[in-house]
Amino acid sequence: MNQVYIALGTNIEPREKFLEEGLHRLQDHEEINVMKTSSIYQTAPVGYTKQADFLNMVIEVETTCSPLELLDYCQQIESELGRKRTIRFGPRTLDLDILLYNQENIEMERLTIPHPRMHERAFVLVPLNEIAPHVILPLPDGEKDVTGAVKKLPGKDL
Ligand SMILES: Nc1nc2nc(S)n(CCO)c2c(=O)[nH]1
Repeated sequence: MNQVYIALGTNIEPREKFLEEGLHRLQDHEEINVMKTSSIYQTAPVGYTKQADFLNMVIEVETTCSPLELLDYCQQIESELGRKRTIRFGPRTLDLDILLYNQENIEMERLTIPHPRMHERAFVLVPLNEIAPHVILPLPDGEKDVTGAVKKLPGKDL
């Protein structure tokens, strides 16, 4: 069994519905069990800033999927929920980013784990720390600290 952390992000309405649907589709996979879910955070866009605020969260799953099988399924969910890759870093219905896969370092053409930008993204680190404060990230050499305003979205968790 593999322990995997996945970041979810959306900034196209209905944002909470896209998060919920992405979670449900992951849980519906017979080889994926959603074990923990963070709170939902409203976050200012980082990188391409001329777009709506995001809702972000991080989940822990247990899975027998390989990294690439999991990536394929995440991309299938993104596509089914209408992900259009028009503007790179632009608005999206739902992003599913694999952050960590056990404690493995994975370097493939389609997949790098730990996620190469996670250490500079407060919208990832804050929800990840909420559900997995024990996780230690290998910082790339010479990297600086995190960026981005993050505030917890009040109300129900998913
Ligand atoms: N706050 C915030 N900014 C972002 N910029 C990009 S690109 N993304 C998409 C990351 O996969 C986000 C995001 O999810 N949240």
